[in-house]
Amino acid sequence: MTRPVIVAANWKMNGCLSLVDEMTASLAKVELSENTRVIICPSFPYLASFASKQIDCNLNANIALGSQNVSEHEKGAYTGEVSTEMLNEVGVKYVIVGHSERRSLYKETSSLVAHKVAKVLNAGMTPIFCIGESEQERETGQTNTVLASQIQPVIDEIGIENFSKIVVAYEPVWAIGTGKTASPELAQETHQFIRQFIADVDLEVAKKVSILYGGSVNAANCKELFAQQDIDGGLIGGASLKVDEFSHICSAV
Ligand SMILES: O=C(CO)COP(=O)(O)O
Repeated sequence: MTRPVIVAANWKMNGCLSLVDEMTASLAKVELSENTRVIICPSFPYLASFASKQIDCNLNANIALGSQNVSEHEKGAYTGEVSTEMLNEVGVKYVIVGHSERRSLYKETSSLVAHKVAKVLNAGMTPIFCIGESEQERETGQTNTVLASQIQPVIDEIGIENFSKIVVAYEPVWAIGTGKTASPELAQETHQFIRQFIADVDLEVAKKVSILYGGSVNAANCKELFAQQDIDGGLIGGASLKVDEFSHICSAV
């Protein structure tokens, strides 16, 4: 089973209009291999600009727009929130759901995250569903239990038959923004656990689902990480804000 290589950029609360211009201009020149998919997730105010630049720069159809979050509600009196319908309208195809920063800083629970995953799927977009353990959880041997407790509510909410329609992003919290990347061997071992956990429910779904690694991915380490059997690309923070480095990652994998 050949799964695509997905390179997703999570700009977090960084970037500006000129970064949208520079990134789209640079991506327009990048030679992507046929099997590569690129997803750029800027902050809400830049989504529409990115979408119009996609057209102006005639970007490769394998470069898509993503959002970093979405409301679990349909519409109405939810000041400051953004709905799936609004994201759809501006051309968003992917939505990051349950990033560890949303879970820890904004107290998003695994059940809320599962609800959002379903909402995104029902709206015809692809959730990038994030999971990961803290440093303390890894050190005390709880990694697999934590990951299972994050994945199971999503299986329960959407049904295993829909699980291959989502993208999973494994991001160990201790590797995010710290420069402490998981070694390729450790990342592979954890990805293998995630795929096996899904395979125990449905082998075919497990073979199809894309599982990305995130946490201090950069131009120097991406190739070795993405070459691992169960690693299907990356969710990239800091390095995705550097136009040359990010473009290099997209063309190198
Ligand atoms: O959180 C991340 C992507 O969602 C990873 O961030 P860094 O690549 O900056 O470690």
